[in-house]
Order: sequence, then structure tokens, then C-alpha cells
Amino acid sequence: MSQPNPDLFDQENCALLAAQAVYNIEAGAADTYRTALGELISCYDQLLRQTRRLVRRSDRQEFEMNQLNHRLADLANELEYRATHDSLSGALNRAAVIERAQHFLARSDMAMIVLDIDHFKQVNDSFGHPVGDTIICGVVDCLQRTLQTPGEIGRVGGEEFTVILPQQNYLQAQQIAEHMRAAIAERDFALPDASRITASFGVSWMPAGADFGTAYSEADEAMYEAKRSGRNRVIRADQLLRA
Ligand SMILES: Nc1nc2c(ncn2[C@@H]2O[C@H](COP(=O)(O)OP(=O)(O)OP(=O)(O)O)[C@@H](O)[C@H]2O)c(=O)[nH]1
Repeated sequence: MSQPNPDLFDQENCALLAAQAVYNIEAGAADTYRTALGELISCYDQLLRQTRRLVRRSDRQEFEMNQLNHRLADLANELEYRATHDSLSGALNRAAVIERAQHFLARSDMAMIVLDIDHFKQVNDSFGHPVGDTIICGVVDCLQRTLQTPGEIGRVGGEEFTVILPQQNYLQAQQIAEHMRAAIAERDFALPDASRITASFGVSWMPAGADFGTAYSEADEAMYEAKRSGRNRVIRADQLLRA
């Protein structure tokens, strides 16, 4: 049960009641005294009632203002989410990936994985664009489930994704990419012909202070080498440089 609101004017109300009692009892007092007291009582009574009404109105407006502030904060969060995320898969969008990667690289070393779904055009052509869309969401789900360390997953192009991994060395990033590759290859995407989906991966590693463009182009080049050499595999950029 809710508590009744405390009367802010309890003291004034008591004074008013006492004055009213005096006014009623002292019937024989001088007329001027009684008239003045009567006016005082009436004005004071009206003042109390109006002030109570104003306090109630102000409480209501404060409540409404708080509700509007909450709604505004929710909308700001929603706007921020929409500005930074891909609406189909929920992964970060390209601009947000660049921004976060630059943020990490300004502070620490960072590994980057670039992956691209294999023969995706064929999936779209065979089963239609909506089925292709479910594959994109399924691939992002595989990446999210596999990523156990701090990092960010982004969709940087149609069927191309990026995973940024702060403070992970080449070997750790390669192992994460391998787990992701296996998770996609093993997942049943429920395609009508029961075929499997695979993706090709490239991995780069940059020391603190490097730029996003270099990290991305090295990982992208390694990913294309993974495509050229048969798809459904992980290639590290430093393996290309040595070859
Ligand atoms: N369903 C769907 N398809 C998309 C989306 N964005 C891009 N695509 C498709 O992705 C396909 C990319 O095809 P390609 O670049 O030829 O590459 P691929 O068929 O995956 O072949 P490889 O990369 O060489 O293995 C095209 O058919 C695009 O229409 C999307 O948001 N949804």
C-alpha cells in the first residue's frame, strides 16, 4: 500500500485551525479585530490551497520531465546503435570498425582478421537473397560465439567481415581465426540442398601506432590469398611476406 504524501503545510494548517477556533470562540471581541482575523484566515486558507495545488502540479511536471529524460536517453542510445551497427546482422558497421581499430591501435598492438564468405553469389543465385541474408546473420553468430577474448566484430562489406583483436599476437589471432573458420564450416545453415558454407580468412598484426589502412590491407591481401589457394582456410599476412 502506498504511503500518504506528508502534508508540507502541516504547521501552517495547525496555525490556521487554531486561528479559526479563536475566531469562533471570541464572539464578543472588537469588530475590527474579528474582521481582520477573518480576512487573515480566509486569505491564509486560500494561500494554502493554491500552494498545495502548485506543489502537486510541479510534482507532476517533474515526474513527466524525468520520463521524457529517460525516453531521450533511450533514443540517444538507439541512435548511437543505429549509427554504428549493421542493421541486418547487428555487427559493427564499417565506420565503427575503423573508429574502434584506430582507438585500439593508438594504445596497443592489435591483430585483425578479415573474412569473406566463399561462393556467396552462388548461394544468392541458387536460393535467393533472403536466404543469403540468413547466411550473413548465421556467420556473424558463429563469429560472436567463437570470440572469447576482448574484440569487435564488424561487417565491412556485403559478405566481408572484420574481427579486431587488441593485444593479441599473430599466433593467438590465427588460432581464433581457425576456430571461427571451423565454426562456420561445421554449422548447419539449413540450406535446401544441405550444402555447407565456408569462409576464407586473412590475419594481420600491427604494433601500437600503426594505422587502420595498413592493418586492413595486409589482412585483406592474406584473405585473397586464402581464396586463391582453395578457400575455407586461414592465411597470415606475414606468411605472404615471407613467401
Ligand atoms: N543476400 C545478400 N547478398 C549480398 C549482400 N551484400 C552483398 N551480397 C552479395 O554477395 C555476393 C558477392 O559475390 P562475389 O563478390 O562475386 O563473391 P563470391 O561469390 O562470394 O565468391 P568468392 O568471394 O570468390 O568466393 C554478390 O552476389 C552480392 O550480391 C547482402 O546484404 N545480402
